[in-house]
Amino acid sequence: MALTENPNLAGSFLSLSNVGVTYSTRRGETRAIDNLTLEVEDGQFVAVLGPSGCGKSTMLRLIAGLLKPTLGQLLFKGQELDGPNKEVGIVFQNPTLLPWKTVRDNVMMPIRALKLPAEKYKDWCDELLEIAGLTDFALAYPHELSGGMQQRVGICRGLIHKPKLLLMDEPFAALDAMTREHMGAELQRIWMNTRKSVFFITHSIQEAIFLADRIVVLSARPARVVEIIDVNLPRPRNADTQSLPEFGQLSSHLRAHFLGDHKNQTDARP
Ligand SMILES: Nc1ncnc2c1ncn2[C@@H]1O[C@H](COP(=O)(O)OP(=O)(O)OP(=O)(O)O)[C@@H](O)[C@H]1O
Repeated sequence: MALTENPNLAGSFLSLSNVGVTYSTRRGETRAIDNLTLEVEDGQFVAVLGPSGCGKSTMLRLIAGLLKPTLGQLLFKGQELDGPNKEVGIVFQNPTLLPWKTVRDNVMMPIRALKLPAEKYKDWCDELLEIAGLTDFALAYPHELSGGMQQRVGICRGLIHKPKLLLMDEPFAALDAMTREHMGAELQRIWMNTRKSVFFITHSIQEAIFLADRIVVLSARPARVVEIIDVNLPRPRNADTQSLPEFGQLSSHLRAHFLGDHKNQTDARP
C-alpha cells in the first residue's frame, strides 16, 4: 500500500493536505472536497460534522483508500495509499449482516476476505464479543438480535482484523433515539477498551460532543474544514456529562455554525 514517504509528515498518523476531490460523470463535474487540510493523532476519537451532501462519505472513502485525491495529498502513517487501506475497519449506517451466518461468523468475515489465518483471531473475536456484551449471542443468527445488537456486531466486525483506524459512517442513524444514546455509551466503552483511532461521521451535535476528543466541522459542499474543536470533557462520559455547562456551551457554539448560515442548508441536529 505504501508508495511515497513524506519526511515532513512522517510522524502524523493521518494527514490530509490541501486535498481536493472532483467526481466526473456524464452530467459534468462535482467538486465534493476542496482544499481540505486535517491532521489526526493516533488513538484519537474524531467526529466529523457537516451539512448533508457536503462530502463526508467521500472523505471516508479517501481514508479507506477506495478513492484517490484529485488534488493534494493524503498520508496514512506517513505514506500515500495505493489501493484499499487494509489497516482500517469500516462500520456503515446499516450493519448488513449475513442472515445465514452466526454472530461469530459474521464478525470473522473480514478475516476470510483478507485471507488472514482464522485461528489467530479466534480469541480476539471472543474478547470483542465480550467487550460488546454479545458473548451469550455468539451462536445466534442476526434475526434473533435487536437493531442495536446488530450494530454492535457490525462494530466487532470492523475491529476484528485489528485495524489501526475505525471509520464509522453515521453508524447509529437508523436506530431509535433511546437505542442511539445507549449505543453512544457502548461505543465509548468499546473505544476505551481498545483505544483504536476512530473517525466518526455524524449529523448529531450531541453525539459528536459526547464521543469525540476532537470535532471537525465541515462547510457545505465542497467540504473544507471550518473549525476544529477539542473536547476536553472527562471520561467516561455519561448522562450527567450532558448537563455540564461546557457541554451546553459547545452545543450552542456548534449549533450556531449550522443555524447561523442558511447557505449551509444543514440537517445537523442539536
Ligand atoms: N461516485 C460519485 N459520483 C459522482 N458524484 C458523487 C459520487 N459520490 C458522491 N458524489 C457527490 O459528491 C457530493 C458529496 O457526497 P458525499 O456522499 O460524500 O456527501 P455526504 O456529506 O456524505 O452526504 P450525506 O450527509 O447526505 O450522507 C454530493 O454532491 C454527491 O452527489
